Amino acid sequence: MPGVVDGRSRKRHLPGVLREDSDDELGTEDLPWEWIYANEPDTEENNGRKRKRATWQDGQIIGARNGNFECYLGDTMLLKADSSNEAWVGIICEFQEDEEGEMAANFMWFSSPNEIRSAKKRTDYVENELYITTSFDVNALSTINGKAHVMSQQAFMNEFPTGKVPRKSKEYGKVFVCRRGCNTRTCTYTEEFIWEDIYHGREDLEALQERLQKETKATRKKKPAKDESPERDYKFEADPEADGEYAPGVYRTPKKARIRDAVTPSSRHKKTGNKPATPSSHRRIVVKKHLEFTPLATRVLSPMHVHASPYQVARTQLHVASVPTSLPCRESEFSLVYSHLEAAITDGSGTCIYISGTPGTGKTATVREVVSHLDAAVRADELDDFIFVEINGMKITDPHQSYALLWEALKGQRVSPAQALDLLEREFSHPSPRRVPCVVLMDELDQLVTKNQGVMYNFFNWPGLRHSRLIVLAVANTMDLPERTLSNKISSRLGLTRITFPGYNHEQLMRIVQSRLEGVPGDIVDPDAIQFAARKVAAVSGDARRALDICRRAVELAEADAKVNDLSDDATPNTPTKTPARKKDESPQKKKKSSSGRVTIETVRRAINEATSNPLQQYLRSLPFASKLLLTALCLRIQRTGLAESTFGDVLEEMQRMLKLTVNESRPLKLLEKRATGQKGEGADDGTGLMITKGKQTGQLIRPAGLGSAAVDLTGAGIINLEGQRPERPSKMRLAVGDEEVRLAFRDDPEIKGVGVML
Ligand SMILES: Nc1ncnc2c1ncn2[C@@H]1O[C@H](COP(=O)(O)OP(=O)(O)OP(=O)(O)O)[C@@H](O)[C@H]1O
Repeated sequence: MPGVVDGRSRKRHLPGVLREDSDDELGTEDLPWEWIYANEPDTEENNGRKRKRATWQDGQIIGARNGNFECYLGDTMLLKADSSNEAWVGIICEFQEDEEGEMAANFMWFSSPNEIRSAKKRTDYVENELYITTSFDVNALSTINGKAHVMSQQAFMNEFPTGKVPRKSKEYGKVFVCRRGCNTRTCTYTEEFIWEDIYHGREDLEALQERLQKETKATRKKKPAKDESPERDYKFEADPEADGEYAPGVYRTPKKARIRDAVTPSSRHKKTGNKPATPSSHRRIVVKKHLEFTPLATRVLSPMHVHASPYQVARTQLHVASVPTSLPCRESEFSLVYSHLEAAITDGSGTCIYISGTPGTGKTATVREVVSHLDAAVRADELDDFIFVEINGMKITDPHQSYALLWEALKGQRVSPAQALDLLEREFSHPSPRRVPCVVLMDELDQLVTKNQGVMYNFFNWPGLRHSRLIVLAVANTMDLPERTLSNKISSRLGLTRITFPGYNHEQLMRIVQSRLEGVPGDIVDPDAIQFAARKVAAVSGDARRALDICRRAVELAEADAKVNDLSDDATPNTPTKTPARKKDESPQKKKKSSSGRVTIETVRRAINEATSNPLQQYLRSLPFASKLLLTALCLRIQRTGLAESTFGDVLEEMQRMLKLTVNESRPLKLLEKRATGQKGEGADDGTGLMITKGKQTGQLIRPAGLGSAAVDLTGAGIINLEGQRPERPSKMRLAVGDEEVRLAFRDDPEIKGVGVML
């Protein structure tokens, strides 16, 4: 049976106990199981039982037999785990057929202390100790490996005075101590009990369940306070020195992220009694433990921050790598993602949420914020525990590594991608006791899309499997990536929940930048300057990252001005004076001095110019027309498909579409023709390497030529990656620079503007 390790002769390892397999009980032959019914003719084996258990009704399945091995309702069994080295212990509560029609039983599980992930787990456990839990699961009888013997500590010590079961004993690996019950989701325990007093067999099952329910907490979920909102009154501060340290495929927040009290909480921010959720300082892959947070009490201001100038503080807070205090303009998206995740974690169900939006619209930031809040809820005992793992398509070289990363997050084991896939398939399609929900953030999903779309399909499909408890948050730039890559039929079957993040308008970008500047002393940034930057960015993209970058650069420029000022005039104060506060009698020269050192519209203009005149921008602008056309077509292709990788042939087709559209829409085709032909007549080359011929009958442009050499040149310059030495139609092709760089460079290019609909 899939999902069950069938190696009966293999040695297994119980948590804390190395044990031989139970071949002695089940034998080495693979005999079929058969039911034992209550009205079965008396046999030597069941006779006594039948008489003792008068409550059994005729025809009821009371046990199962495998050769000479028999087990009955209420018996405590050893089971084989499918993927790990552990064996499980559970009490048979009911016999039944499972979903696949296999003979199975519903087990009430024991849990070993090792399996309890919560920070609140007890530390006073003894060797071989198990807790009886409130978790049930149906498992096939073929997973039964023998019988377990559970007893009180006293009984155990009487039988094994050394406190250990001798290795040579037949009981080795089969004897356990139980003195408490535990709800493993809420990590709450019952009072200590004597096992022999509370459990003798099947007739005590109900009372045992009642005791567990009464004495442990079933769920942690509490309704969040009404005024709870994603905006809170605390700030995070990334240590710039710690920047840039990333593990492949896995996002890592800056190493020494710290928190400090908000300096000026905005009037909208109401203080709630709740402890703020904070992003992890080492949130890499969290393997069976809590996201790691620095406790509030130990969060300190860095000495750098205390002595920092207003410019330094502003630069740090505007940095895209710093975790913002709040996410203005994303309140509804936050609530949507939060409520979906919270519900899935509480119900123990799987779900897949597909989040799309253009770059810099706060998708990743919002998801991380939600996860931080959920983790805080876990720690405040309001939510059941969960595992979180982040897989970033940009940071793994092969999409199949996602499988290995997920498996590592679930089990803490490193295996190859192929092994991981196999293990995950088994894990999610079979019941298992005590599975903690796992939240997976799949960022930059388009990068993970392989040729056969297997990786994306699996991650979308697994949440729907009954036993997976997998919650996938897939983040991509295009809305219809699933439909494009998986077909409409499959993607509608998957039942994804979709959330779209719209681009920010200039007012929203202003609020975002302003919120990042909250608490910066010295009033060094003109509100007009922020508005100017926000308008410029919103006109092109609605990308918060770009707005923040421009404003940060403007602060750097103002800081440099202030330094020059300081050198030329020692009397100039370190913190620049606010422009309107100038004295009336100041000379024009003085006026100039006091405004330099302050971020004004002019400073922002300089920052924007710089951003558009870096060497890459200059290079892109100076490219021959053929190269520009090819890059434009590649960008359009990426934009349309949402996939980073295309083939040379795909890009040529995209160009055809683009040029036809230009003709149909009477775009400045004249200019294009003129540029292509140099007005020397049809089909002439103007020296750019591009030749455009007209279709004889239609008069439409159908065959741009000279693009092969453009592709080779662009590859040589590191602007694109192209498979193979020479471009063939199937050669794979992708951008090696950001598409926004290309967009920015060609935005005002009169020729490209005519053909590139995106620009
Ligand atoms: N509403 C917001 N408030 C404050 N900062 C924001 C907001 N939205 C985005 N940002 C900041 O903008 C930057 C980009 O955001 P983020 O990475 O979340 O965007 P994204 O939509 O995931 O982009 P991409 O698709 O390129 O990955 C980050 O520094 C983030 O903190």
